[in-house]
Order: sequence, then structure tokens, then C-alpha cells
Amino acid sequence: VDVPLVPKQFHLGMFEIGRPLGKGKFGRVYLAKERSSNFICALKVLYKSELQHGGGVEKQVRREIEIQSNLRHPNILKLYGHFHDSKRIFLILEFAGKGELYKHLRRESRFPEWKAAQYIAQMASALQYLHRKHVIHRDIKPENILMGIHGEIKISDFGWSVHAPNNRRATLCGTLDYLPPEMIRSGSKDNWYNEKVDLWSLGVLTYEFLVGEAPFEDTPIMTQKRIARADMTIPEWVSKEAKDIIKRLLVLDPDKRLPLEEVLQHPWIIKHCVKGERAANREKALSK
Ligand SMILES: Cc1nn(C)cc1-c1nc2c(-c3cnn(Cc4ccccc4)c3)c(Cl)cnc2[nH]1
Repeated sequence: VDVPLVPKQFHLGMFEIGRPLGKGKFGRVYLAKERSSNFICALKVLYKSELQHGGGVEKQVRREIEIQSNLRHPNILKLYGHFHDSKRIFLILEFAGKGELYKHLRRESRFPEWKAAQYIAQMASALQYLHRKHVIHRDIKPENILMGIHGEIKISDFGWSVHAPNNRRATLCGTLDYLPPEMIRSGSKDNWYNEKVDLWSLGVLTYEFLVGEAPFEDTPIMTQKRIARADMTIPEWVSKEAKDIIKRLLVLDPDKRLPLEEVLQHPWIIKHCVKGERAANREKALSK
């Protein structure tokens, strides 16, 4: 496996900084090239001053570095290294050639079933890898998914991930759409650190890929109420297999959600993702 960017100690002078690629709540990302190897990467710059006032965001960044550095999976954005100067923290990240998935989703308004199924299969494979390492992402949503040059998707932004179990006080910000009922309901937070929260979010993601909007999208108050009751309607034009997998993931009881192994074996995934299946479909179409 090519392991670029080997040196342990990095510093800013090693990189030629290119165009800005985007900005998040904390920090910006630039295209960058490591001078000696010409290796292209994405350099995420976070200002320490901003992190200090971010209410424990500094710990989140430390966690992001600790967790993401040890992950190696084709559908997880690689973190090659990090360094800092007096004012900033720098994360050396894999460059995803086709950028942020949610921009593709908004541009296409929704994905055809074969494309959605392939993305969900890649997500399930990445989540299976994470859960085997007892890492829970907890913030699966289109905004945290990037796309590689060959159209493969890459989970990024491990700021919210945790090593289960964990007694972290979590303050939530951003969209409620993807929160599972156990994180909406007050009361025991044990379930917050159960891998099954990612299964719920995978169901929300499947729905949003196919329909173009999240299943519980509403006013903040109504969204919380609808999530707590798993109150959603799936448009009738969605195929019955796709409806089935969504219904088996968006289940209130975390223990009754479809396990990742069964997601990867679900008829909707097999139909669109197994090579033989596609060739067979093509054969069938041609023979008509
Ligand atoms: C944009 C864009 N267009 N194309 C053709 C490729 C890209 C691209 N973007 C990235 C990006 C990238 C950029 N912005 N963001 C969002 C962000 C920024 C700062 C903090 C948190 C989150 C990620 C990355 Cl990390 C890694 N690789 C990237 N590639």
C-alpha cells in the first residue's frame, strides 16, 4: 500500500498552498502539495483562538486526530498527519477529487436508485469497519461525506465520533434531521454511545439520497416530535425494496434496527451493487 507523507514531523514550509476548497464551522480547507514528494492533499487549518471559545471543540479536534489517524478504509477520508504553530492547528487530509457529496445531491436534487444503493453500500462497509473498531461516527449526514475521483464516497469529519463507551458531555449543533430518537429523548444517555445510532442515520441518509430531503424535515420542534415517533412518509414512487430497507433502519428501538451485515445483504443493495446482478440485468434488457 502506498504510504505517502511518511515523515513524522511536518511543518507548514513543507507545503505549497493552493486554492481554498471549503470552510466549515471551525476552520478552512486548502488544496496543498507536499514539496518533496509532489503529493497532493487537503490541508485543514483550525485557529486555536476559535477552538478555545468553541466549548470543548479543542477536545473534539484531538479526538478527530486520534481516531481518524488510525483508520484505513477506502470509504473513510485519510488523515495523514498533523502539526501546529503558535496560532493554528493543521490537519493533513486526503484530497477528495470530486468534493462534497451534498453539493452533488443538491445539484441532482436526488440520486437514481442504483447510485443511492452504491453509496449506501459503501457507507455500510465503512460503518462496519468503524464499529468493529468500536468507533461510532454519530454525525452521518451528506455534509460530512466527500467524493473521490472515481465517484467513491469518503466519510470525513470525525469531530463527533467517539470510542464506545464514552462519558462525553455532548452539545449538539447543526441540523437535527439526522439525530436518532435516543439522542432526542432526554433521560439515560447510555444509548448515545451505542453503535446503533449510526444505523438510524444511515436510514435517514438513504431516504435523503432517494427523495432529496430528509424524512423528518420540518420546524425544529416538529422535527424532534416526528423523529421521536419515527413519523415519516415514503413517496409511493420509491421502489418497494428501497422502502423496505428505510423502514428497517428507521426503527425507534435501536436493537431492532437492521444490522450492517444485513444491510449489505439486503435485496435493494444486492440488486444494484453485485456485479453479476448488473451484468444479468443488462443481459435481460438486451434480450428483450
Ligand atoms: C470543494 C472541492 N471541489 N473539488 C473538485 C474537490 C473539493 C474538495 N473539498 C475537500 C475537502 C473539504 C473542503 N471543505 N470541506 C468542508 C470543511 C471545511 C473546513 C472544516 C470542516 C469541513 C472539506 C476535504 Cl477535507 C478533502 N478533499 C476535498 N476536495
